[in-house]
Amino acid sequence: MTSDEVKTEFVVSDYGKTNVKLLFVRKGQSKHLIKELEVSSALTLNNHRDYVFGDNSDIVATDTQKNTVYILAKKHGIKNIETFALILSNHFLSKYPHVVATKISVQEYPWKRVQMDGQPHNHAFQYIADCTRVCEVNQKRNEKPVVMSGIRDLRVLKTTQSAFKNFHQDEYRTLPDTDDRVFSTVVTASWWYNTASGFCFDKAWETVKATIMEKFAGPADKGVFSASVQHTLYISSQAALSRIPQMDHIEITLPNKHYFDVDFTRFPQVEFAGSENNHVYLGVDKPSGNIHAKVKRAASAKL
Ligand SMILES: O=c1[nH]c(=O)c2[nH]c(=O)[nH]c2[nH]1
Repeated sequence: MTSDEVKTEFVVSDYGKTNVKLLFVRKGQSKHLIKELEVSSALTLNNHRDYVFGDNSDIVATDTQKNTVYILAKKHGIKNIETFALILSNHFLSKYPHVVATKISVQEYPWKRVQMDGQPHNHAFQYIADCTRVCEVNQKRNEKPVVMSGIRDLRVLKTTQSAFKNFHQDEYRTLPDTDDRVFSTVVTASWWYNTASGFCFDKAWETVKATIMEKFAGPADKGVFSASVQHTLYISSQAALSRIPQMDHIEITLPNKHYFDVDFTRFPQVEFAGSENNHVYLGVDKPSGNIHAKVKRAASAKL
């Protein structure tokens, strides 16, 4: 043993292909269906001969993993990203006995069917990126798969019905109380299911998105009041848990994308009469606040 060959053990190891791009089109009926995905796979083997000794004999090559993504899409089609990730995970574990764990991550491109003269088009689509749908399936051999679904990059803003006041007062505080501010954020939400079957992943995803929008925006005419980003995050999480029994827990991150009032008192010689309803804000990219929580049902709620 040389001085470099200290005794080691692996904390984690996995390997795979990232961002395998694939466009799936289902024809056969006049209305074509499409899914464009980026799929990442990662496998953990039951030994480390590859890492330790340079023995490649157990490696299911990342190129093979990429081919598998295309082959299983062709064979099984893509109903939704979660179902496809489960198919991939199951395939790797059943085909390769020396694979002990899988991680499959999928991101879906936000293609929407074109509406032409109020009619849904048979085969034309538009990329409307209001947010991105993602999922991740983790599965250990002889265990049930753990499915996470998520929303990324859902950017929203409202011009009123947001306050932030009565927060901690001390000699470091300069921010005044406000009853009315711009509230803007970019939602990242991930939630984990307590089962992988017996319900519809699409419906659940749409429900979480609609819940987040509802708790942020409220009814079209009056909106809904936000006491803080924290409170809005919590009521969204709580409502999502109450609407989806298959949800085990949900993690939401809401950066507070600040829009500060421009201080026009600094322009005492400018005449602003008649412009009371014009509001000008300074958008500040960095730093932003960052509000984050992972919420689950209380143990007593499960009884
Ligand atoms: O909703 C908010 N939560 C905070 O914790 C915070 N901190 C801050 O400066 N502004 C805000 N707004």
